[in-house]
Amino acid sequence: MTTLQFLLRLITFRTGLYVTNAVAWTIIYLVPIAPGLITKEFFDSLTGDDALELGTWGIIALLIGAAFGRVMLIIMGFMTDVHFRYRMGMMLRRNLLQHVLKQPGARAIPCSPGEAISHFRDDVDQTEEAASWSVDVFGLTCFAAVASYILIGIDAQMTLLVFLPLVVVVTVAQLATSRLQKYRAASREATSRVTGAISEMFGNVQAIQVAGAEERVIERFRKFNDERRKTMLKDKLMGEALDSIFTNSVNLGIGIILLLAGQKMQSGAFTVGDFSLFVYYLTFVTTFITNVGKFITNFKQMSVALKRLISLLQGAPAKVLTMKDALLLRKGEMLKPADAAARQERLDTLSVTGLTYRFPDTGRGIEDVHLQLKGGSFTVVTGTIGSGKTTLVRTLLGLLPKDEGTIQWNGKPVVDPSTFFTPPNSAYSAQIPRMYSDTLRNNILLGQKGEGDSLKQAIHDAVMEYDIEHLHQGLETMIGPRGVKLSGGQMQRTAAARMLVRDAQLYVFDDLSSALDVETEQKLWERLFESRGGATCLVVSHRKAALAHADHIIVMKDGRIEAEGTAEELLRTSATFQELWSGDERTADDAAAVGDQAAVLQSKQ
Ligand SMILES: Nc1ncnc2c1ncn2[C@@H]1O[C@H](COP(=O)(O)OP(=O)(O)OP(=O)(O)O)[C@@H](O)[C@H]1O
Repeated sequence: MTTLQFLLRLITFRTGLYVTNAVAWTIIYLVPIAPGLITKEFFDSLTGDDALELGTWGIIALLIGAAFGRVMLIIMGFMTDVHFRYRMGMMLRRNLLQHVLKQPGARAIPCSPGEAISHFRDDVDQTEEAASWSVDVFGLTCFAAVASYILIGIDAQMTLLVFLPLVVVVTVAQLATSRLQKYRAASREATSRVTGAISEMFGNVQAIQVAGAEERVIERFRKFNDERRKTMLKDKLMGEALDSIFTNSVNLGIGIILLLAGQKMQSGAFTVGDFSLFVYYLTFVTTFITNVGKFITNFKQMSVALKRLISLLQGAPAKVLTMKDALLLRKGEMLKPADAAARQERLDTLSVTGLTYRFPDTGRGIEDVHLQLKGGSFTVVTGTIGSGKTTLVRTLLGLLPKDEGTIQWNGKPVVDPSTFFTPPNSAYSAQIPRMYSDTLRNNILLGQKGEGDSLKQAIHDAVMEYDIEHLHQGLETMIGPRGVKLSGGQMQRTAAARMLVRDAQLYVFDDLSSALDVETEQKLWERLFESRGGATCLVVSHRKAALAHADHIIVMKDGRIEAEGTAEELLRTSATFQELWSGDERTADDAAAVGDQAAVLQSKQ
């Protein structure tokens, strides 16, 4: 999409509003035509050349009336401009946000959150700016057309000199285009890097302190700031230099007119009123010329903003930015029609065939995974570090976009896993839980209504009751970035409670228990087994407490399923499983649990 096409699509987003805004500002810019003529009349009346004979007070009253009318129109003009500008900005931000939310979780944005904020803020602002200036240029062009018609009627040669600077401005702006774009792109990029570095530093305070990396981090931040200073200076200097060329070329024109007018007035070909009219219109012609220059500058800068906004789309067509759709955030609204039908069905079998996902940068991931989960079963995915366990569950749930493979819910293909695998179909707790700056209650509920007994039950199942008793404000304790920091285990159990408070047919746990002690983990699985009813569980874990409960175990190696079966079968047949099992056995903490797990295993036989 070219910048001009982008601008036209923005204008037609609310054509009515744009036209209203353009009409309002065109009238505002045309109004000064009247006081110019009135002023000419006033001066001509002093020399006896006036045509209308309104008298001094009549002329003053007309001037005041015209000024008052213009003030009222400007107030209205600002109202239409604000409406147009902010609606357009809102549409762009909404479409970007919608696109980001539709992307699979792990692919949401291609840059750091700080850089994304800079795209959402600065690039959208820049776009608003250019579209808004187009209205001014249209209004001022109308003024220039009417004014030049009147002025040519008085003196064609002088009129030419008034408009000559316009040619200079347009030529200079065109010549400076590529340089201006280059400087603007560099300054925006540098600003993004600074914003990104700030968000990284705030997000990793502890890691920086622990690694004693304060000085290096500050040095890196200083380097980014230095680069930003240099690029911003170039960008600003270029902008200001162009502005000064625009303004001074106009001043030059004024000087020439003054010299010429003096001679013509002496010869009597030019009245004092004509002179006042030229001088009066010159102020507005100056504004016209400067604003045409500003619009050209803004338009060029908008093309940089457009490129950066498109980068957030990660390959999606640019027209996504200017779509007129409503923002569909509720899960029901986002579901594909085919998925909506399957969503009502109780889970009998979940089949995965040939599921493949390779990370574009490393080529690693999962390859040709086949698996089947029976409704009500408890399946554990295990394997060595980096074998693809997390990638498998994330691809299954649509958090990563599968390269190949099909997923079937009761034999029906799931069209869009990312919207399908949400409550009430499925609930998921990630390996690294995210906490928000809010109360513990709100972190668990995340907006879920009608908490009632389900919250109590979820807290109990997640073995959280003891922790809540010891938090000074219980469930109302503020946690997350601005509240009490929870331990790794508490965070994992909060994430488990968040998942369990949602009614779902399939619960997916990604390494939920890695930060739990054996006793707590044991309790968690036992409670889950007591209360989960017919729910199906898919659990990533290498801990015996989970493996011992499993109906079915999948052993991953190098992105593929290496073996599967029950713990007992795998202990006999899979060397990888034996290693994982004995590796867990070797940990001192687990020593006590081994007996329990063996007992569980025996009781299952
Ligand atoms: N964001 C990523 N970009 C590129 N490669 C990745 C990314 N995440 C994981 N990988 C690679 O994909 C492979 C599978 O990783 P994955 O996280 O699924 O393994 P895992 O079995 O869950 O590991 P762990 O037990 O450490 O959680 C690994 O080789 C890893 O290096």
